Amino acid sequence: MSLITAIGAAPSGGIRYRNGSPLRLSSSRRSSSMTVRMQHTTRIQRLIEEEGIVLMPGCYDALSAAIVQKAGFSAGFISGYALSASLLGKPDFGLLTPPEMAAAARSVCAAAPLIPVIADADTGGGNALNVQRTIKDLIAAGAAGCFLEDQAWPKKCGHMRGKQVIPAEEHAAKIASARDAIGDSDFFLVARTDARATSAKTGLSDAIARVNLYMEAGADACFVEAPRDDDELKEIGHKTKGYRVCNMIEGGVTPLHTPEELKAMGFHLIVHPLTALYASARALLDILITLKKKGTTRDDEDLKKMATFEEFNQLVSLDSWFELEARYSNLRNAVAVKSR
Ligand SMILES: C[C@@](O)(CC(=O)O)C(=O)O
Ligand SMILES: [Mg+2]
Repeated sequence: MSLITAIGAAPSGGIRYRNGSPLRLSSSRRSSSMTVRMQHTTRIQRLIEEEGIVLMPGCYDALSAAIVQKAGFSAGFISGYALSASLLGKPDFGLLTPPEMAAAARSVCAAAPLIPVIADADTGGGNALNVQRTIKDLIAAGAAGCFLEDQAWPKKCGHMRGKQVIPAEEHAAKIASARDAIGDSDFFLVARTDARATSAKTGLSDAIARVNLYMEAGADACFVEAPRDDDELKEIGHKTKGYRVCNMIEGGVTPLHTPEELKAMGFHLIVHPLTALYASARALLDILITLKKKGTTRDDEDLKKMATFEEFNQLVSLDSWFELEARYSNLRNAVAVKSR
């Protein structure tokens, strides 16, 4: 199939071709006589090249993003599942909208400015045209990339039952449209398929064929959602093109693995989308049930379950705000003395 604007992505961030011909770049980015040049690598590509495999925990608001950065991770992911839970108190059932994700991306990226953050664009908010607005909003919010999946709307979490996918060609066109919207921006496009779940017999081979088509359409990485076992993980690692994403959901259908194990199977980016959400839900449940029962948290065993006043203030860099406050109040005093 010759896609309208098919761009073959090279795993090492190398040369891209459009319609099988060398990609022409705008004059400002083209060197003297060249019509082909190295594509500028994105922050995410550079991380993958440096680290071999990148582990990205999910976050869902500014605080959880700041904690991901503080914990030393080199990248983060804004999970649609987790944002739907934290913002709406609802399941990952197609209820979250792209503007809500873009708004979250803005505060998440501001709260974790030292690391690139990939956002979950779900199905992109509609057709190939809606995808362009969604992508541009995420770029404006500071996101370093997104996942774009081929589920039919309303979508569901990839590890839930009852999913449906749109025709592969339709999603390939959405990927090509996303690539056009990205233009020269530093933005990493992950094409996801949920086709594995559509048939026990042919689901995996269909999913592999789909992501390879999406790679031709211009994605930087592929993501076959919800493989069932290690044989399937290995098959994906062998048969798909480009960078590969693997999703580790506690309690999901895919066995959990370490980065080293997944790297050996051919993966480059691992997302742990729900670890922070599930851990905080558990912690909140435990301590609030205790508070309800006892009416107080003054016992040591309960205090140990919480961050201390000091620890929390450090987490939100309280000292730097005191410093700023002092600086401007000194300045105000100096101006007042001068103008007397
Ligand atoms: C990764 C995910 O899309 C969950 C999923 O569908 O597996 C998310 O929203 O975190
Ligand atoms: Mg999602």
